[in-house]
Amino acid sequence: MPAPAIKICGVTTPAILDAVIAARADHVGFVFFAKSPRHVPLRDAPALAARTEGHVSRVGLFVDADDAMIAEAVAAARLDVLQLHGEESPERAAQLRARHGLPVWKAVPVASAADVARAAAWVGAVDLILFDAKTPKGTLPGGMGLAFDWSLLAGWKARAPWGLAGGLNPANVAEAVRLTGAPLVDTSSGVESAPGVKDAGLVAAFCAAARAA
Ligand SMILES: O=C(O)c1ccccc1NCC(=O)[C@H](O)[C@H](O)COP(=O)(O)O
Repeated sequence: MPAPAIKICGVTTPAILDAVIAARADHVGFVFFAKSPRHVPLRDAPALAARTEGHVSRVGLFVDADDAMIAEAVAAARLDVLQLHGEESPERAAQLRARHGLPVWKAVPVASAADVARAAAWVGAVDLILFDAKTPKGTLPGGMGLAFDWSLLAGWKARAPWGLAGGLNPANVAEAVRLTGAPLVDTSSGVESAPGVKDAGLVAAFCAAARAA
């Protein structure tokens, strides 16, 4: 089985971006959602984007954002991918893909087999389906360090490119890849010392563990 692609989400500082690049991650996630402790203000995005050139793809994460917000972030961060993490519909995803000419990824919250089955609605509308843990009502829709029961993915017939997120960290990512065969793994709080504070050592350990799976 080839090593999974790796996405480190919620990067906000040049120092951690450099650590992500040094660890040879494939994708870096910039969160454009003001309620997140990992929110990247638009004014910070150009400098972060400039550091990534030729090293790692830039994924912009949005939660039910409007057209203007997404367009500003695409320009400021020179995004390569749009990741939708809210209640967006397949039609909205397809519209954004056409408007920006960028791949669109959709996070699908999972707590049951029915949630995994619902991912079928996204096949064709998006370029990658990211299975993530369903979070409690009233909390952030992601980045909570919660894992779901990975055995639920046994029913997923991989009819579209997909990835695994939710509670992944250096200690469990290898097992997660072995059990699910995930072609992409995504982490945020699993490589942090506190909410929103990434740790370069944990980023390196996560990437090494994912590749060794
Ligand atoms: O990271 C956030 O703060 C965030 C806020 C709102 C929506 C999504 C968010 N993160 C999404 C991610 O891509 C995370 O990597 C994914 O949910 C996994 O998070 P974690 O369980 O903390 O590894």
